Amino acid sequence: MRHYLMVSPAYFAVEYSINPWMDPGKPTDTKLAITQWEWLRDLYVELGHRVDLLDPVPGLPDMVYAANGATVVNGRALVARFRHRHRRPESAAHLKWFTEHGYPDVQQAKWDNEGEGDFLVAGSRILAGSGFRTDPRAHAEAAEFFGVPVVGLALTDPRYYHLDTALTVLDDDMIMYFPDAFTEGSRRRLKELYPDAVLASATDAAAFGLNAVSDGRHVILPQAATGVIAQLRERGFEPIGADLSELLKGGGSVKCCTLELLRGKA
Ligand SMILES: NC(=[NH2+])NCCC[C@H](N)C(=O)O
Repeated sequence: MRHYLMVSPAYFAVEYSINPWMDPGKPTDTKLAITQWEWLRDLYVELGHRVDLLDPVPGLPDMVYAANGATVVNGRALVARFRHRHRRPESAAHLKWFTEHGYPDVQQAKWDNEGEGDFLVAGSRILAGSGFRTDPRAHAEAAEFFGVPVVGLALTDPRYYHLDTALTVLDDDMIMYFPDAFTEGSRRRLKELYPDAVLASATDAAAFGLNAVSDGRHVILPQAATGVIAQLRERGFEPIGADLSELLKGGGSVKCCTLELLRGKA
């Protein structure tokens, strides 16, 4: 069973632009966003996982991307510090939630880090992105707070501004990623650590195919990412296609909406 935290898109809209996918001139449909998000929430429950909810806050339209609010490893919660002022107030809501829900070790981060947007737990290590949102100094802060080795990975393409838009952890030892989103040094590192990784095409990456959630068996990802869906099936995973078209307008999909609190055997 996995344990996730989600935030309803009740106040979702694209009111500013802090990534290349966001166009405030394009209309959004909050009702449809809610329907699509409820489908994802219900799917997790059907798969046997637990979903907790954090109340959305009016005036914080990006709060639906719950993954960015914190990173949780072994019950310790490091609350994000957002790069852009528009999202900074989300931290207070996460800090309050973790404190009220009995997490004994909750810390507000000192350096900019956007939670599980850039910190992805992979077995006994954390893969950590930088380049657009998370300050590389936050990597050392996380290593110290969690007592877990952190592997820094540098992102280069503004469309893939968070690690979770370019890389998915499939299980403790397996990942999938889009190599072109990384610097050459980081690509080399990934190849060394994961020689058998699933590699995504530019088309799948642009469909947000790497913004996926895996419970070790099922992989929930945008249905348009047909290339990786086929590869995952060949590897014995069970891909489940999602339609979160409204949330794509804010530059996020499945993983962005899902903050993982506890990893257990699926
Ligand atoms: N985990 C993610 N990649 N979340 C997506 C965040 C989207 C949000 N509009 C932002 O730019 O911050």
